[in-house]
Amino acid sequence: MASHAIEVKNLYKIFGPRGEEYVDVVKKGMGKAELNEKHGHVLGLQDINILMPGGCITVVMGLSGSGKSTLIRHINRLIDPTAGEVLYDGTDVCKMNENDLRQFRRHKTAMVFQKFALLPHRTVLENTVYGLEIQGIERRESEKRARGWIERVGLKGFENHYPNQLSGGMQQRVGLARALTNDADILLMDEAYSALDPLIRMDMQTVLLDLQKELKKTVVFITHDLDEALRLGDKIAILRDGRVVQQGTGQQIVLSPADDYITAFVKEVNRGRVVHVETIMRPLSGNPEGVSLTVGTVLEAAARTMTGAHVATGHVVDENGRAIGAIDLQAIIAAMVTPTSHTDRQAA
Ligand SMILES: Nc1ncnc2c1ncn2[C@@H]1O[C@H](COP(=O)(O)OP(=O)(O)OP(=O)(O)O)[C@@H](O)[C@H]1O
Repeated sequence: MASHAIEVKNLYKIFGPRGEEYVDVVKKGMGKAELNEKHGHVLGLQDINILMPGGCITVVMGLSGSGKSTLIRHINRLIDPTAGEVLYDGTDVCKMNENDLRQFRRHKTAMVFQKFALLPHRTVLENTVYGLEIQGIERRESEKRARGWIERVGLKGFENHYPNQLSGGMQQRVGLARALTNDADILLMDEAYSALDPLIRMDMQTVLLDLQKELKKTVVFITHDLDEALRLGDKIAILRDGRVVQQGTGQQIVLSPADDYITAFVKEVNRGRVVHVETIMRPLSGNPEGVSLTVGTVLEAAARTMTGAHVATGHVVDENGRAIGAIDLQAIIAAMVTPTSHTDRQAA
Protein backbone atom coordinates (compact mmCIF):
# COMPACT_ATOMS: atom_id res chain seq x y z
CA MET A 1 0.00 0.00 0.00
CA ALA A 2 1.20 3.52 -0.78
CA SER A 3 2.49 5.32 2.31
CA HIS A 4 1.80 8.81 0.97
CA ALA A 5 5.12 9.88 2.49
CA ILE A 6 7.24 12.59 0.92
CA GLU A 7 10.95 12.00 0.96
CA VAL A 8 13.28 14.86 0.20
CA LYS A 9 16.74 13.50 -0.62
CA ASN A 10 20.05 15.32 -1.05
CA LEU A 11 18.22 18.39 -2.31
CA TYR A 12 20.17 21.48 -3.41
CA LYS A 13 18.85 24.70 -4.83
CA ILE A 14 21.29 27.29 -6.06
CA PHE A 15 19.61 30.33 -7.60
CA GLY A 16 21.37 31.83 -10.59
CA PRO A 17 22.02 31.03 -14.25
CA ARG A 18 24.67 28.34 -13.64
CA GLY A 19 23.55 26.79 -10.35
CA GLU A 20 24.63 23.24 -11.37
CA GLU A 21 28.24 24.33 -11.71
CA TYR A 22 28.42 25.26 -8.04
CA VAL A 23 26.88 22.19 -6.41
CA ASP A 24 30.32 20.63 -5.99
CA VAL A 25 31.91 23.64 -4.33
CA VAL A 26 28.95 23.86 -1.98
CA LYS A 27 29.33 20.15 -1.22
CA LYS A 28 32.97 20.86 -0.42
CA GLY A 29 31.93 23.48 2.13
CA MET A 30 31.42 26.82 0.40
CA GLY A 31 28.77 28.72 2.36
CA LYS A 32 25.98 31.04 1.30
CA ALA A 33 27.89 34.31 1.80
CA GLU A 34 31.00 33.14 -0.08
CA LEU A 35 28.99 31.71 -2.98
CA ASN A 36 27.17 34.98 -3.32
CA GLU A 37 30.34 37.06 -3.05
CA LYS A 38 32.57 35.00 -5.36
CA HIS A 39 30.08 33.67 -7.90
CA GLY A 40 26.97 35.83 -7.59
CA HIS A 41 24.72 32.83 -6.96
CA VAL A 42 22.30 32.40 -4.05
CA LEU A 43 22.38 29.23 -2.03
CA GLY A 44 18.69 28.54 -1.37
CA LEU A 45 18.87 24.98 -0.02
CA GLN A 46 21.72 22.60 0.66
CA ASP A 47 21.72 18.88 1.29
CA ILE A 48 18.15 18.67 2.53
CA ASN A 49 17.13 15.20 3.68
CA ILE A 50 13.72 15.02 5.30
CA LEU A 51 11.24 12.17 5.47
CA MET A 52 7.75 13.61 5.78
CA PRO A 53 5.68 10.64 6.92
CA GLY A 54 2.32 9.99 5.25
CA GLY A 55 -0.71 10.97 7.32
CA CYS A 56 1.35 13.26 9.56
CA ILE A 57 1.92 16.98 9.89
CA THR A 58 5.53 17.91 9.16
CA VAL A 59 6.36 21.48 10.08
CA VAL A 60 9.23 23.25 8.36
CA MET A 61 10.36 26.08 10.57
CA GLY A 62 12.95 28.79 10.26
CA LEU A 63 13.50 32.52 10.20
CA SER A 64 12.99 34.70 7.15
CA GLY A 65 15.29 33.69 4.30
CA SER A 66 16.09 30.25 5.75
CA GLY A 67 14.61 28.47 2.72
CA LYS A 68 11.16 27.35 3.89
CA SER A 69 9.22 28.59 0.86
CA THR A 70 11.88 27.32 -1.51
CA LEU A 71 11.57 23.88 0.06
CA ILE A 72 7.77 23.64 0.00
CA ARG A 73 7.73 24.83 -3.61
CA HIS A 74 9.89 21.87 -4.58
CA ILE A 75 7.21 19.47 -3.38
CA ASN A 76 4.81 20.41 -6.16
CA ARG A 77 7.72 21.49 -8.33
CA LEU A 78 6.91 25.13 -8.58
CA ILE A 79 10.70 25.22 -8.29
CA ASP A 80 13.08 22.75 -9.97
CA PRO A 81 15.97 21.56 -7.83
CA THR A 82 19.58 22.10 -8.80
CA ALA A 83 20.29 18.57 -7.53
CA GLY A 84 18.45 15.93 -5.54
CA GLU A 85 15.09 14.22 -5.40
CA VAL A 86 11.59 14.73 -4.02
CA LEU A 87 9.95 11.33 -3.83
CA TYR A 88 6.23 10.82 -3.38
CA ASP A 89 5.22 7.20 -3.01
CA GLY A 90 8.55 6.33 -4.60
CA THR A 91 8.16 8.56 -7.68
CA ASP A 92 10.52 11.50 -8.15
CA VAL A 93 8.36 14.59 -8.65
CA CYS A 94 11.39 16.32 -10.20
CA LYS A 95 11.50 13.79 -13.04
CA MET A 96 7.79 13.69 -13.89
CA ASN A 97 6.86 14.62 -17.44
CA GLU A 98 4.53 17.54 -18.02
CA ASN A 99 1.38 15.46 -18.06
CA ASP A 100 2.21 13.44 -14.93
CA LEU A 101 3.19 16.62 -13.13
CA ARG A 102 -0.09 18.28 -14.07
CA GLN A 103 -2.03 15.25 -12.77
CA PHE A 104 0.09 15.15 -9.61
CA ARG A 105 -0.47 18.82 -8.87
CA ARG A 106 -4.16 18.68 -9.62
CA HIS A 107 -5.09 15.48 -7.85
CA LYS A 108 -2.46 14.85 -5.20
CA THR A 109 -1.64 18.28 -3.84
CA ALA A 110 -3.54 21.26 -2.52
CA MET A 111 -2.08 24.53 -1.25
CA VAL A 112 -3.20 26.94 1.42
CA PHE A 113 -1.59 30.37 1.32
CA GLN A 114 -0.99 33.13 3.85
CA LYS A 115 -2.82 35.68 1.72
CA PHE A 116 -5.74 33.27 1.17
CA ALA A 117 -5.61 33.74 -2.62
CA LEU A 118 -9.40 33.83 -2.88
CA LEU A 119 -11.08 35.12 -6.00
CA PRO A 120 -12.74 38.38 -4.88
CA HIS A 121 -15.63 38.29 -7.33
CA ARG A 122 -16.64 34.77 -6.35
CA THR A 123 -18.71 33.78 -3.33
CA VAL A 124 -17.50 31.36 -0.65
CA LEU A 125 -19.25 28.52 -2.48
CA GLU A 126 -17.86 29.51 -5.87
CA ASN A 127 -14.35 29.84 -4.47
CA THR A 128 -14.64 26.41 -2.88
CA VAL A 129 -15.88 24.61 -6.01
CA TYR A 130 -13.28 26.32 -8.19
CA GLY A 131 -10.72 23.50 -8.18
CA LEU A 132 -13.36 20.90 -8.99
CA GLU A 133 -14.71 23.08 -11.76
CA ILE A 134 -11.26 23.12 -13.36
CA GLN A 135 -11.14 19.34 -13.07
CA GLY A 136 -14.42 19.23 -15.01
CA ILE A 137 -16.40 17.63 -12.20
CA GLU A 138 -20.14 17.83 -12.69
CA ARG A 139 -21.71 20.80 -10.89
CA ARG A 140 -24.11 18.83 -8.70
CA GLU A 141 -21.30 16.66 -7.36
CA SER A 142 -18.79 19.51 -6.93
CA GLU A 143 -21.34 21.67 -5.13
CA LYS A 144 -22.29 18.83 -2.79
CA ARG A 145 -18.65 18.28 -1.90
CA ALA A 146 -17.95 21.98 -1.50
CA ARG A 147 -20.96 22.53 0.76
CA GLY A 148 -19.85 19.60 2.92
CA TRP A 149 -16.39 21.10 3.44
CA ILE A 150 -17.75 24.61 3.99
CA GLU A 151 -19.79 23.15 6.83
CA ARG A 152 -16.81 21.20 8.20
CA VAL A 153 -14.66 24.32 8.47
CA GLY A 154 -17.47 26.14 10.28
CA LEU A 155 -18.77 28.41 7.52
CA LYS A 156 -22.29 27.06 7.04
CA GLY A 157 -24.57 29.99 6.30
CA PHE A 158 -21.80 31.99 4.61
CA GLU A 159 -21.91 30.18 1.26
CA ASN A 160 -23.14 33.26 -0.61
CA HIS A 161 -20.84 35.80 1.03
CA TYR A 162 -17.96 37.38 -0.86
CA PRO A 163 -14.41 37.32 0.55
CA ASN A 164 -14.45 41.05 1.43
CA GLN A 165 -17.48 40.41 3.66
CA LEU A 166 -15.46 37.95 5.77
CA SER A 167 -12.84 38.35 8.51
CA GLY A 168 -9.27 37.10 7.93
CA GLY A 169 -9.93 33.92 9.92
CA MET A 170 -13.06 33.20 7.90
CA GLN A 171 -11.23 33.79 4.63
CA GLN A 172 -8.58 31.33 5.74
CA ARG A 173 -11.34 28.82 6.49
CA VAL A 174 -12.49 29.23 2.88
CA GLY A 175 -8.89 28.61 1.75
CA LEU A 176 -8.86 25.41 3.79
CA ALA A 177 -12.28 24.27 2.53
CA ARG A 178 -11.14 24.88 -1.05
CA ALA A 179 -7.99 22.83 -0.48
CA LEU A 180 -9.88 19.98 1.18
CA THR A 181 -12.56 19.88 -1.51
CA ASN A 182 -9.83 18.76 -3.89
CA ASP A 183 -9.46 15.58 -1.82
CA ALA A 184 -5.69 15.65 -2.37
CA ASP A 185 -3.41 13.46 -0.25
CA ILE A 186 -0.89 16.24 0.28
CA LEU A 187 -1.76 19.55 1.88
CA LEU A 188 0.90 22.25 1.48
CA MET A 189 0.42 25.15 3.88
CA ASP A 190 2.82 28.04 3.37
CA GLU A 191 2.68 30.39 6.39
CA ALA A 192 -1.05 29.77 6.16
CA TYR A 193 -1.87 31.26 9.55
CA SER A 194 0.86 33.87 9.88
CA ALA A 195 -1.35 36.82 8.96
CA LEU A 196 -4.04 35.97 11.53
CA ASP A 197 -4.50 37.47 14.99
CA PRO A 198 -3.18 35.19 17.75
CA LEU A 199 -6.58 33.95 18.97
CA ILE A 200 -7.92 33.33 15.47
CA ARG A 201 -4.64 31.63 14.66
CA MET A 202 -5.10 29.25 17.60
CA ASP A 203 -8.66 28.57 16.39
CA MET A 204 -7.38 27.68 12.94
CA GLN A 205 -4.72 25.42 14.40
CA THR A 206 -7.47 23.62 16.30
CA VAL A 207 -9.56 23.29 13.13
CA LEU A 208 -6.60 21.72 11.34
CA LEU A 209 -5.76 19.35 14.21
CA ASP A 210 -9.40 18.24 14.53
CA LEU A 211 -9.75 17.61 10.80
CA GLN A 212 -6.40 15.86 10.64
CA LYS A 213 -7.44 13.29 13.28
CA GLU A 214 -9.88 12.00 10.74
CA LEU A 215 -8.36 12.96 7.39
CA LYS A 216 -4.78 11.84 8.01
CA LYS A 217 -3.34 13.80 5.12
CA THR A 218 0.33 14.33 4.52
CA VAL A 219 0.56 17.94 5.62
CA VAL A 220 3.61 20.13 5.09
CA PHE A 221 3.20 23.26 7.18
CA ILE A 222 5.59 26.19 6.94
CA THR A 223 5.90 28.61 9.81
CA HIS A 224 8.41 30.87 11.52
CA ASP A 225 6.59 30.48 14.83
CA LEU A 226 7.90 27.87 17.24
CA ASP A 227 4.71 27.68 19.32
CA GLU A 228 2.76 26.94 16.17
CA ALA A 229 5.32 24.34 15.12
CA LEU A 230 5.16 22.62 18.49
CA ARG A 231 1.39 22.63 18.55
CA LEU A 232 0.90 21.27 15.04
CA GLY A 233 3.95 19.24 14.14
CA ASP A 234 4.15 15.48 14.47
CA LYS A 235 7.58 16.20 13.15
CA ILE A 236 9.50 19.47 12.92
CA ALA A 237 12.45 20.34 10.70
CA ILE A 238 14.30 23.56 11.51
CA LEU A 239 16.08 25.33 8.67
CA ARG A 240 18.87 27.86 8.88
CA ASP A 241 20.61 29.37 5.87
CA GLY A 242 19.16 26.67 3.63
CA ARG A 243 20.25 23.76 5.83
CA VAL A 244 18.36 21.50 8.20
CA VAL A 245 19.87 22.15 11.61
CA GLN A 246 17.62 19.76 13.48
CA GLN A 247 14.63 17.53 12.82
CA GLY A 248 12.54 15.42 15.13
CA THR A 249 9.46 15.62 17.32
CA GLY A 250 8.76 18.85 19.16
CA GLN A 251 9.70 17.17 22.41
CA GLN A 252 13.05 16.00 21.04
CA ILE A 253 13.84 19.49 19.86
CA VAL A 254 12.81 21.15 23.12
CA LEU A 255 14.57 18.61 25.33
CA SER A 256 17.70 18.11 23.25
CA PRO A 257 18.33 21.16 21.08
CA ALA A 258 21.09 20.30 18.60
CA ASP A 259 23.11 23.51 19.04
CA ASP A 260 23.08 26.94 20.62
CA TYR A 261 21.02 28.35 17.76
CA ILE A 262 18.15 25.94 18.50
CA THR A 263 18.67 26.39 22.25
CA ALA A 264 18.09 30.10 21.80
CA PHE A 265 14.94 29.31 19.83
CA VAL A 266 13.46 26.96 22.42
CA LYS A 267 14.55 28.97 25.46
CA GLU A 268 11.22 30.68 25.94
CA VAL A 269 9.15 27.56 25.34
CA ASN A 270 7.02 26.43 28.23
CA ARG A 271 8.33 22.87 28.43
CA GLY A 272 5.59 21.95 30.89
CA ARG A 273 3.08 22.33 28.05
CA VAL A 274 5.12 20.46 25.45
CA VAL A 275 6.89 17.53 27.08
CA HIS A 276 4.87 14.39 27.77
CA VAL A 277 5.18 12.24 30.87
CA GLU A 278 6.31 9.17 28.90
CA THR A 279 9.34 11.11 27.66
CA ILE A 280 10.82 11.46 31.13
CA MET A 281 9.38 8.41 32.92
CA ARG A 282 11.75 5.77 34.33
CA PRO A 283 11.20 2.01 34.26
CA LEU A 284 8.76 0.62 36.80
CA SER A 285 10.33 -1.12 39.75
CA GLY A 286 7.69 -2.93 41.74
CA ASN A 287 4.02 -1.98 41.86
CA PRO A 288 2.78 1.26 40.29
CA GLU A 289 2.53 4.01 42.90
CA GLY A 290 0.76 7.34 43.28
CA VAL A 291 -1.44 8.97 40.66
CA SER A 292 -2.13 7.39 37.29
CA LEU A 293 -1.15 9.52 34.27
CA THR A 294 -2.11 8.58 30.73
CA VAL A 295 0.47 8.64 27.95
CA GLY A 296 0.39 12.07 26.29
CA THR A 297 -0.21 13.97 29.54
CA VAL A 298 1.98 17.08 29.54
CA LEU A 299 4.23 17.77 32.53
CA GLU A 300 2.28 20.81 33.70
CA ALA A 301 -0.95 18.80 33.91
CA ALA A 302 0.88 15.93 35.63
CA ALA A 303 2.32 18.26 38.27
CA ARG A 304 -1.13 19.74 38.84
CA THR A 305 -2.67 16.28 39.28
CA MET A 306 0.02 15.24 41.74
CA THR A 307 -0.19 18.43 43.76
CA GLY A 308 -3.99 18.18 43.81
CA ALA A 309 -3.73 14.62 45.12
CA HIS A 310 -1.02 15.61 47.65
CA VAL A 311 1.39 12.96 46.37
CA ALA A 312 4.85 13.28 44.85
CA THR A 313 4.82 10.05 42.86
CA GLY A 314 2.91 8.64 39.93
CA HIS A 315 2.93 6.08 37.17
CA VAL A 316 2.31 6.34 33.45
CA VAL A 317 -0.32 4.14 31.82
CA ASP A 318 -0.79 3.34 28.12
CA GLU A 319 -4.09 3.62 26.20
CA ASN A 320 -5.16 0.27 27.63
CA GLY A 321 -4.54 1.33 31.22
CA ARG A 322 -1.38 -0.78 31.57
CA ALA A 323 1.32 0.75 33.76
CA ILE A 324 4.46 1.34 31.67
CA GLY A 325 6.67 3.59 33.79
CA ALA A 326 7.17 5.55 36.98
CA ILE A 327 7.53 9.28 37.49
CA ASP A 328 7.89 11.69 40.40
CA LEU A 329 7.32 15.36 40.99
CA GLN A 330 11.01 16.15 41.32
CA ALA A 331 11.78 14.72 37.87
CA ILE A 332 8.85 16.65 36.42
CA ILE A 333 10.04 19.94 37.89
CA ALA A 334 13.62 19.28 36.74
CA ALA A 335 12.43 18.63 33.17
CA MET A 336 10.41 21.85 33.18
CA VAL A 337 13.48 23.96 33.89
CA THR A 338 15.19 25.11 30.72
CA PRO A 339 18.90 24.41 30.40
CA THR A 340 20.94 27.58 29.84
CA SER A 341 22.72 26.51 26.68
CA HIS A 342 23.57 23.55 24.54
CA THR A 343 27.17 23.73 25.74
CA ASP A 344 26.12 23.87 29.40
CA ARG A 345 23.86 20.89 28.89
CA GLN A 346 26.67 18.90 27.33
CA ALA A 347 28.96 19.79 30.18
CA ALA A 348 26.31 18.91 32.80
N1 LIG B 1 14.04 33.34 -7.23
C1 LIG B 1 15.07 33.57 -6.42
N2 LIG B 1 16.23 34.07 -6.88
C2 LIG B 1 17.28 34.27 -6.08
N3 LIG B 1 17.27 34.02 -4.77
C3 LIG B 1 16.16 33.52 -4.23
C4 LIG B 1 14.98 33.28 -5.02
N4 LIG B 1 14.01 32.77 -4.21
C5 LIG B 1 14.56 32.71 -2.99
N5 LIG B 1 15.82 33.15 -2.99
C6 LIG B 1 16.75 33.21 -1.84
O1 LIG B 1 16.78 31.93 -1.24
C7 LIG B 1 16.84 32.04 0.17
C8 LIG B 1 15.66 31.33 0.80
O2 LIG B 1 14.49 32.05 0.52
P1 LIG B 1 13.02 31.59 0.95
O3 LIG B 1 12.04 32.59 0.40
O4 LIG B 1 12.83 30.17 0.60
O5 LIG B 1 13.10 31.74 2.53
P2 LIG B 1 11.93 31.68 3.60
O6 LIG B 1 12.46 30.94 4.76
O7 LIG B 1 10.68 31.18 2.97
O8 LIG B 1 11.75 33.20 3.97
P3 LIG B 1 10.42 34.03 4.29
O9 LIG B 1 9.93 33.53 5.63
O10 LIG B 1 10.89 35.46 4.36
O11 LIG B 1 9.45 33.78 3.18
C9 LIG B 1 16.89 33.54 0.47
O12 LIG B 1 18.24 33.91 0.60
C10 LIG B 1 16.29 34.16 -0.76
O13 LIG B 1 16.76 35.46 -0.95
